[in-house]
Amino acid sequence: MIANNDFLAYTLAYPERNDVFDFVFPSGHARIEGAGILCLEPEKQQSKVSLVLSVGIHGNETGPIELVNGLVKSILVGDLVLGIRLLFIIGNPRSAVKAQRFCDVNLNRLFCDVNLNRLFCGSWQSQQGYEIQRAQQLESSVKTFFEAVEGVGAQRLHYDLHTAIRGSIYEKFAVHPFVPEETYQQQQLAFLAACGIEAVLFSHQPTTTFSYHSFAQHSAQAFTIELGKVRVFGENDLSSFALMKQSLVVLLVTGVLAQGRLSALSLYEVLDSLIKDHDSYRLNIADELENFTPFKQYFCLAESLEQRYIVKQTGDAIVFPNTKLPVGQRAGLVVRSKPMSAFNFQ
Ligand SMILES: O=C(O)CCC(=O)N[C@@H](CCC(=O)O)C(=O)O
Ligand SMILES: [Zn+2]
Repeated sequence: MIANNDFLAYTLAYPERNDVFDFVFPSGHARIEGAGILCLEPEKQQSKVSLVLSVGIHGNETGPIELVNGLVKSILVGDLVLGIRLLFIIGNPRSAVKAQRFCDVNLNRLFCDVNLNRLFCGSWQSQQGYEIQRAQQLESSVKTFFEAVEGVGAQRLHYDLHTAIRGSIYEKFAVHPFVPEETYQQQQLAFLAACGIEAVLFSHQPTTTFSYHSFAQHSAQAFTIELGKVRVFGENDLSSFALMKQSLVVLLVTGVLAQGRLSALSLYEVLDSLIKDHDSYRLNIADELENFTPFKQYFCLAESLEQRYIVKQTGDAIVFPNTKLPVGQRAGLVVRSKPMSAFNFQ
């Protein structure tokens, strides 16, 4: 059993324990499938709704870990009656213990930073290290989970919860996976609005993130969701997640996606992915500049010995700026506001 029904405490105490074991809780049965991986099935009936809630893919993003762990604890003690299938994943237990974004942080340059959220869709294959094994293990658990229920009415959902390194003009925002046919699910966006999400970025290309993997490989409705700024365990203001919590409770208990007003969302298309192309690469912005800060046309946003990035249109903004990463990785996204009327919804 898990002491005090606290799966987070259990995972942090045994971050390497990959034993599988089953147990029951008041409204269903559970299986620990490996470190930080807990699958919960409701007792009453086979639910057609399969929800993956992943947190802590980056070990220092603790707010969402505390939020979802609290919900799972409520289910395990019997305060919430689970009505759907749930796979709860604490993504990177080893780095959560170290309070770090990744495990192998600049260990002499043999291993450079390995970002777990760039290793999905099979990208782990040509590399080595803890995060590589972890990406493989998480892909395998998600596959088993989603493939257990198929057929008419089956609904696959994956919300991968993060917090951002910087402050943001929109504190809570989501990244929508790249959809080639450019038709989007109104029900999902309305759910995001009900969760208190303020802005959505529509990706312009496939990626190797965890949420994109669930979307592309398992046809799940899947999003990366940013819930505020990175803080250490115990220092998160959980009240700022109230709407997210409320919408997740409804989903976990009834299988219904709460619906907020679409007009509450600001929508952005991703124009460009900034790639660090050289050790000399730099962004011409202040350290404290917030996500979604807009620039004027012709501003030289990024430069290196190899290239420059000039802002194409006044109002284009940056999200996730970060140059403390290896050459070849994403140093930010350039986004442009787009009216709701420019999108096709179904
Ligand atoms: O604040 C930052 O720079 C990073 C926060 C974070 O981890 N974001 C995710 C977004 C993933 C996506 O684009 O879907 C990431 O960078 O992995
Ligand atoms: Zn993250």
